[in-house]
Amino acid sequence: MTEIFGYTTCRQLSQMFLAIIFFHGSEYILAVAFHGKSNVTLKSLLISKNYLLAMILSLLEYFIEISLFPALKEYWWVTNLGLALVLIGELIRKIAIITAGRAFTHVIKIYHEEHHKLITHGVYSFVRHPGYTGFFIWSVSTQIMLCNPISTIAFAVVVWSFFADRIPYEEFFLRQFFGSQYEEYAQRTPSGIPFVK
Ligand SMILES: C[S@@+](CC[C@H](N)C(=O)[O-])C[C@H]1O[C@@H](n2cnc3c(N)ncnc32)[C@H](O)[C@@H]1O
Repeated sequence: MTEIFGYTTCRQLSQMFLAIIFFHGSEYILAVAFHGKSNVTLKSLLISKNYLLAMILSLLEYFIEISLFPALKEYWWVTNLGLALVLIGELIRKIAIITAGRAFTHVIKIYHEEHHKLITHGVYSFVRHPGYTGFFIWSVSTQIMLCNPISTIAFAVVVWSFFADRIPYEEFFLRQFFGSQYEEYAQRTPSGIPFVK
């Protein structure tokens, strides 16, 4: 019981909550900055029911493990590695949002708008979906930071399959909007999600 209220829990959980608050708060602020407050809904906080459920289950895993196997949470190099990756994932995602500007919408566009230009510079010249790369790294790393082995694997599988479905759907419309320009871009640039073409 003492472990639950000890230094390890305080540090790991406060890092986790700060990471979550910063991630969602900055998503919302950037959406307002690029699209204007009247065009942004609370959806831009990116908090879905499934996401909440995943986070609650990961906390459940954390509390069960710290009660039954407290030594599992004492691998500080794992926590520190997770924290470093959380910061890297956050940075990649935010650089992507700032680079794409108005082209970066939380809801996938299915109609072409005049102002929507294809972005291929900056971080988009390295991977086609840097925003998703950043989120993938960020979300899995929150679980590495908590030394949660089950949720680390579960988050990797669930987030990977979410993007493996979403990327072809998003690119179907990008190909319609930008035709051969997108085709050439896709030929020379990897998706940014492992094993997704
Ligand atoms: C949530 S954003 C994600 C953007 C991108 N998939 C990423 O991970 O950085 C989705 C919107 O970005 C737009 N989009 C994606 N790639 C783009 C690109 N290279 N240039 C312009 N718009 C893009 C899509 O049309 C979609 O409406």
